[in-house]
Amino acid sequence: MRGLMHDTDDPLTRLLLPPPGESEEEREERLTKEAEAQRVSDLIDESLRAERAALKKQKVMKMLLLGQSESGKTTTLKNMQLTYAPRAWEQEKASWRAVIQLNLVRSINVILDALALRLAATPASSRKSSMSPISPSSGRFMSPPPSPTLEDNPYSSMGSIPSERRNHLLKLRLRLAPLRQVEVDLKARLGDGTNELTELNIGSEPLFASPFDDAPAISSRPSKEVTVRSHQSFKDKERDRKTKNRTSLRQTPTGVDVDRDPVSDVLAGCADDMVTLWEDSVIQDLVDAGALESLGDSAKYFLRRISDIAKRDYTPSDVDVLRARIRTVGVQEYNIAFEIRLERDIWREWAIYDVGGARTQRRAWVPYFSDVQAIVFLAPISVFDERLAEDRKINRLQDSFALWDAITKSPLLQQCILILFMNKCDLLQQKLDRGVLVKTHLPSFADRPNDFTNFTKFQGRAQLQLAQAAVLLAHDVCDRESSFACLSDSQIPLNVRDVPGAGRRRDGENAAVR
Ligand SMILES: Nc1nc2c(ncn2[C@@H]2O[C@H](COP(=O)(O)OP(=O)(O)OP(=O)(O)O)[C@@H](O)[C@H]2O)c(=O)[nH]1
Ligand SMILES: [Mg+2]
Repeated sequence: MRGLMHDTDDPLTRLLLPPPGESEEEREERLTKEAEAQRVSDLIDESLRAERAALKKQKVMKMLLLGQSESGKTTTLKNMQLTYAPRAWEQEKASWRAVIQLNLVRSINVILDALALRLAATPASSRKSSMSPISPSSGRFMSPPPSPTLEDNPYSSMGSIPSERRNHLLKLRLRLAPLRQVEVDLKARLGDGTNELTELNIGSEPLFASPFDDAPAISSRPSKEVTVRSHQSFKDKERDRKTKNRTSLRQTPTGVDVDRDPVSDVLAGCADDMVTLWEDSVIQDLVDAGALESLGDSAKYFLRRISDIAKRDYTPSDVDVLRARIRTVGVQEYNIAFEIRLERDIWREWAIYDVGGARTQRRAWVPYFSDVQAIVFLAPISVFDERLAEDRKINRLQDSFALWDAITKSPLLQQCILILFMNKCDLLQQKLDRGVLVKTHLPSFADRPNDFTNFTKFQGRAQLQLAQAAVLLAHDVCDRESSFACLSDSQIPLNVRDVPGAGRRRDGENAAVR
């Protein structure tokens, strides 16, 4: 019977033993060969490691969000963060508080400016007041500016306001005067994006209809804005501010810790007056007459939430953050790591580039066009009767079409998956319900029925004539229910290749616009 195996009986050990009778020279040669084999093996390991890293890198989906200013790019990005990286979203939410406060304060100040005009439009006999007007920009008392002539004043046909009402409104205006300084402070805190571009404040910044345009001759100096890359977004600034203020945290009656913030104190002090102003029928008439038009699509939403936003311990809700508006300046990169389980382990990480969409910004997009796998182009469907804020001569739908055309024809972007995201359907529906006639602004719509389905098909088809792409419709990107359904139905963030018809289809129509 065999006893315990001797070491040298083991086939492996035997293999590794030097050959019997090996000379010193042979030993030397064998060791050199072994070292060489080890070197080659290490090289192979290294190249395998690099291959694995490259493979991992490929799993980062690079996506660009493109479209004109206020088309909803940042809102779409926020919606994706909320849906697919909820823990990161929760951590980031608080940094939107100041933006939401600014959105509200700015709306109130615009209303106060409109009110000043409305009061000036009232016949002189009822205009005896002991109060001096307040400068819109400084918030300090000043000598009365020249009243606009009746022809200049958009509210000149609105009739007079009884003197008791006038006095009440003037007192409200006076009590809300501190909000002028709050606006200035919040803007300074949050940076460039807080100033919406207008023809007046744009100065001689060059405007580019497409990122591939040559510099127009209107300005010889380089654009301030296109060279900006916003490394430190307002969110980083807010986080830094919070860290600095951590020592002065205090408890509110509801037990929530809030940092000592003079802005919140002023807002809490003005809350009741803001609600009274907003609910006044004179103000509602001004709003109906377009007083808030310059403020974009979320102003009314925040004015309806004054009581919550003006609380000292206000924490933004998901929808508040989705509705918050701050202009994107430059190009900002966001990395979203999926926190949800995916059916297939592909593209767990997304690098999403959110760009500033104004005509001053478009040249800054080009460096980001290389190496990108997908483009989501935001084409708001409600803008057929609107003009660009930065260039009032240009219709917004015309601008959006021209931009889409340039993007889809660019040789740089031929390999990208292209997704056309038609959003703001809620705003289109509201316009049609108000009786706005599409053909007045878009004669080519001709005598088609002036309804949602017909216009959506019309615009979708027109865009797809320029280039084929997957088309998605979003009722309202800010509405959690509808837009969530839209995004998850389409599965864009899960795997864009799964979207029926995604990519450059040149051979058929998409169901959404058939
Ligand atoms: N009602 C409605 N509002 C929307 C929708 N999508 C975006 N908005 C609002 O439109 C405004 C502009 O949206 P943003 O996402 O900031 O636009 P943007 O394309 O990032 O604009 P820039 O940063 O200037 O290029 C915000 O107030 C949004 O809340 C939508 O589908 N419906
Ligand atoms: Mg943006």
